[in-house]
Amino acid sequence: MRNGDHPPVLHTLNEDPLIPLNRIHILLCSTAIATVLHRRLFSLFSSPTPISSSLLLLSDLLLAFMWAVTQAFRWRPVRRREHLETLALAVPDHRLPNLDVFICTADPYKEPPISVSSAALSVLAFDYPTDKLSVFVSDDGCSDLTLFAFMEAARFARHWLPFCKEMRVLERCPEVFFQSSHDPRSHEIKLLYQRMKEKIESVMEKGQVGDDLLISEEDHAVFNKWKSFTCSNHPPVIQVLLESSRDMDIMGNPLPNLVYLSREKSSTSFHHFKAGALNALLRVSGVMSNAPIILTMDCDMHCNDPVAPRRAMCYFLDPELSPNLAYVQFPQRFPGVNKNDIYGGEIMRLYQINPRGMDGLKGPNYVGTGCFHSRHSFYRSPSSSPSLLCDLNEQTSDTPFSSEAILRKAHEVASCQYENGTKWGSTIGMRYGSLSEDYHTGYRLHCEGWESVFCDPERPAFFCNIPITLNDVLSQNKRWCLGVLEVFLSKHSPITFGVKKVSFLMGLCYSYDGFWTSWCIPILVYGLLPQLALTYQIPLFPKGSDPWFYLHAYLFLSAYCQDLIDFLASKGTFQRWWSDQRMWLIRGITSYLFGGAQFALKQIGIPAPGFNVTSKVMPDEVTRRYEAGMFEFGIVSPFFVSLGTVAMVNLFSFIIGMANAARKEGGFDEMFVQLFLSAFVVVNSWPIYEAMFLRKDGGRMPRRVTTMSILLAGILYSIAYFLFSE
Ligand SMILES: O=c1ccn([C@@H]2O[C@H](COP(=O)(O)OP(=O)(O)O[C@H]3O[C@H](CO)[C@@H](O)[C@H](O)[C@H]3O)[C@@H](O)[C@H]2O)c(=O)[nH]1
Ligand SMILES: [Mn+2]
Repeated sequence: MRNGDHPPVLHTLNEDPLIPLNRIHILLCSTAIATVLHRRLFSLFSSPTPISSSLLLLSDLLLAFMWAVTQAFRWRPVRRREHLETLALAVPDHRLPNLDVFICTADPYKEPPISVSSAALSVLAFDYPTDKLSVFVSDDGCSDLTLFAFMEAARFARHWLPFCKEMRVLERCPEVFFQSSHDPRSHEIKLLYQRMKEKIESVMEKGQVGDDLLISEEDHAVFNKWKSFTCSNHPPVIQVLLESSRDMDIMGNPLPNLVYLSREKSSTSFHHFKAGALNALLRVSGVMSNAPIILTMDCDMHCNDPVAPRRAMCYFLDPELSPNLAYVQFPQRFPGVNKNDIYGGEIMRLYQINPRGMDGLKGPNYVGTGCFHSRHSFYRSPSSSPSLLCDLNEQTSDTPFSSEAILRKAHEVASCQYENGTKWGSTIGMRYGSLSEDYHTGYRLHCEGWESVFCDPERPAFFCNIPITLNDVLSQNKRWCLGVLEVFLSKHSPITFGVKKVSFLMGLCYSYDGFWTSWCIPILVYGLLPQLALTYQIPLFPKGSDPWFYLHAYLFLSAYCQDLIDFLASKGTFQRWWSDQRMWLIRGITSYLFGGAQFALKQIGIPAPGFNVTSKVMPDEVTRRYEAGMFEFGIVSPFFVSLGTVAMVNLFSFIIGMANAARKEGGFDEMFVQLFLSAFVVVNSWPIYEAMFLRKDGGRMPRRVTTMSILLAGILYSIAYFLFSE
């Protein structure tokens, strides 16, 4: 770095122009909310239907709480820009810090090795000095098929890296590049790629690596060992596939390091899922390359911009920011969502809108992938850390990775027993104790005084896959919901501990994510209670002509409009916003409800399922339906029964309510809010009715689910009869 009074400006920050408006809105809205709550509370005592009034009060309190914590995200949203030209002038390539990349995979059948190795190739081909780059792959499935795919990828890298450099390729994930490139100059390398792909796919089909495919004695020895392994019981496996000091590409330039790791597993010790895998990677890489900067990636994503690491360095190399900087988070982007993003797969709020809000405070939460970390942050608090900047030029040892001493040490730290009696998972490394290890770890780092940065360049840096069936989406969301609740209800809860330890507003932000499950109560209550009451002609809200009505209308409209504005400001479309709000309702009565229930069961000793890896492969038929924008049901799932029941209740109530209102003078006015609510749910439930009664394809709602939903709806009407018949 240049010495002088003015350090080079590597990045800049702008506050969101909407901030003043947001703050005025906070003032107006909180007054309206307080008034509604006050009225609800005082009418409770004179209410003819005390049970429903209490349920509505509880829902409104929860809605008010969630609304209040959300304002923390709106307090100071910012946008940052990196200045790569300045970086290039200020820091020559040979002074860039070393970089370790971690890629996790867990199951060759759910995560096809060809796409996992393609993801790895996209980072091996980073525009970054190759001798400073090491890629470590963790295979929790301990699959010889995955290892084989990586051996092939290592061979292909010798051609791919110089090709990308020479042709200045921007899309460096070969799988994606060859789908779109028709440049005749890429013909030859495309053939090489296809040959590799066929080899890997044939191995997958056979389910084993045939002897004829192995070239050297050494390879034979490696795969022979495998015969006695199972994925839950095996010793550590570490294979150095590329070594920078030894392996050259076809042009004679050094290649990056590439290491395969499958940490030891034993049925007698708990492995902590992805968090455990990342901690093993932290230690093994610590023994080998020990780079000061680490990029964590899932195997279902790839890099779309080769200069992404340089962007992250704009922050890590800023002397003012760097002492407290734990990580630089890039957003996850999902090019595979269908036109209207029917399952809200972009999760705009989680991945784009909210991180910008946190970035103006102490920094975004960690989302598990596409994130550059400082290695120090996993071991110490910022006050006890040596400056990263002094560390960057310190060369790590030159001992080759494959030397006996290094490999021995690496095997030792990848064993099951290694963490026993240490602070791994509590104050060192990825934090254990939550299925959402990313949320938990980022939060705890913030508690220790670390900060983070949100880096969201024009060209998306990382592209990720998304689940494309409704059941997969909801299961994934249920896992997240359970994971964050484990943190929210722990002794380190953001609402009690975080608000003091990090900052008041940051504590609120983390509480919003941590308490997702609470949405299930207002969504269930507002999705059922007014509708059931409507059938029995019991009014629960002010009449349409009552001035109080306007207060409710204002709150509803302003919440929805503000959400829409946030969405459009992040380059979303109206239709995608509609899908997003519908998914929020759907999650409320499925993922959040079941996640919360599972947490409760866990407290009384009934174990919850672990980290169920999302499948990244789907039958063609399912993919086709997804692309056509059709909801995928097809299986008997408790989620669908819950959805079906609410959809049925709303349909019946709307029809009966309309008939009643038409018969009675002033009927519409009296029941306006309840009629509107059921109409709103009916419109949102359209894909469910379609799947129940109109569709014939494999993705339609199974008969059994429809029958159960109608039965349950009947039971609810009977309960409501007693509730409302005084
Ligand atoms: O025992 C396990 C389970 C999973 N994984 C890996 O973890 C990653 C994420 O798994 P996935 O099934 O794709 O889950 P998602 O719900 O899509 O992941 C999101 O949510 C996780 C937390 O629940 C975060 O860790 C991820 O970064 C985030 O993308 C994948 O690379 C897996 O291979 C392991 O390494 N070991
Ligand atoms: Mn994933």
